[in-house]
Amino acid sequence: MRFVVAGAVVRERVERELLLAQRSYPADVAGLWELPGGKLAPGETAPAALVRELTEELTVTVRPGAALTQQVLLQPDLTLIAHWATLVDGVPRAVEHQGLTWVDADGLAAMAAGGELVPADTAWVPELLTYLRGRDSAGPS
Ligand SMILES: Nc1nc2c([nH]c(=O)n2[C@H]2C[C@H](O)[C@@H](COP(=O)(O)OP(=O)(O)OP(=O)(O)O)O2)c(=O)[nH]1
Repeated sequence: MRFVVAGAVVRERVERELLLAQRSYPADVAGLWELPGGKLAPGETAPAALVRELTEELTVTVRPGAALTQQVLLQPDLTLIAHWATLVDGVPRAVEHQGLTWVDADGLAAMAAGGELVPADTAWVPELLTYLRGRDSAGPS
């Protein structure tokens, strides 16, 4: 089995917020929003791949945390997983994406309801909302 790791990058300002990235390819998902990340290289751990991918894609350094509970089978041999992450250095810039946005719980719920997320990522919405709404201490640590 091969893996794609995505980062649920969160910050806490006035509200808890999540970073979403807008895909620029392929055509069927271009314009939809995802958790940024990418495929694990051979022998690479998921946290290491997440740090590498987010450096490449966003020009930031993140500290990976625990894995989210849900995993999504994208193809028979390709599984999508996510880890919580926090920024430790840099300001996210969209190197490969069309855009970036920070959303709070209401913003994420609205985007999910409006079909603006990459389909596979809807699996994470309940977990993400629980964290963003602050009813749970689970998350980046
Ligand atoms: N990064 C990322 N990929 C996702 C998400 N949801 C989802 O279905 N995917 C799919 C899209 C792609 O088929 C695959 C990973 O694509 P990618 O383009 O981010 O990965 P990558 O940079 O390592 O791959 P590549 O473009 O070099 O082939 O996972 C998500 O939230 N984040």
